[in-house]
Amino acid sequence: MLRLDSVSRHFGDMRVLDRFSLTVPDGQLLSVVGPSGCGKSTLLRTIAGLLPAQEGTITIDGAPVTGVPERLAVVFQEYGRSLLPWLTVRDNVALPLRRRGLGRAARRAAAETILERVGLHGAGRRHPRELSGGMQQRVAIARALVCRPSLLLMDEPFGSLDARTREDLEDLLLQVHRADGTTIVFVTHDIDESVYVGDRVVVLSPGPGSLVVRDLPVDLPAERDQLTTRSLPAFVKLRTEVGRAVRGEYGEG
Ligand SMILES: Nc1ncnc2c1ncn2[C@@H]1O[C@H](COP(=O)(O)OP(=O)(O)OP(=O)(O)O)[C@@H](O)[C@H]1O
Repeated sequence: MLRLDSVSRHFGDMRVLDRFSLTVPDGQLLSVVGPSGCGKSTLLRTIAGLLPAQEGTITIDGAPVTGVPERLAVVFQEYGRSLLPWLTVRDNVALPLRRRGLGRAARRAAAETILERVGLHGAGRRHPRELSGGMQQRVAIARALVCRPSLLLMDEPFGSLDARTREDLEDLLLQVHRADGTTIVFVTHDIDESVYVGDRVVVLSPGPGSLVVRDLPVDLPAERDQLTTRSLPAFVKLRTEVGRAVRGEYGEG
């Protein structure tokens, strides 16, 4: 379980997170939405141990986060900048395994297995620049998964992809989540996407010092489909509720 207790993070005089609390049970895919600048990226970077919390505590399975946790992976929006251009796709994916002391052959075999899983069979010897944006983001997802993280943080991961590629990657994410049961915190600007991939959606208020203003369980069938799920009345109701909350209308319904 991921737990944030009264976490504060400020930059100079601006308190971006101000006694912020949140609990994410194991295996949940939590979508986080909120107005631009409310502190979503700061929240993720603080959970990831990249920005230390100045007050409060963050624990993963009861253990306080003091640096970058061992079984945590992060996927950012800017796949182009997160992959190393001089390494092959396979070596990019295998990179996190170096720290685990695995031999080269074992690292490459693990990378090939995970590449196949994300639909990139045969792309291992290519370089990132030879791939489309969607394929590069698949590489970044493969690299995040290669260490079998128990917690995956995703910051607008599909924000710069075209609509069709985005849908494919949303479905890939759902598939991985169903198969591995990884706990995922998924930040997005896209209200429909937050509902489509989420088990739960939290909406943050405008910053600084943003709070959770809505916390909505996503009561949709686990098996999701881009066309069917998005046309369900329950989906339409939820996206309306989330949309209202993002606009500052916090009342019920
Ligand atoms: N390293 C930093 N130094 C100073 N201010 C920062 C830093 N990182 C973020 N901020 C400020 O903190 C506030 C929240 O930024 P953050 O990127 O967390 O918001 P966000 O909700 O992710 O925004 P967006 O939706 O536009 O990506 C912003 O006002 C931003 O300018």
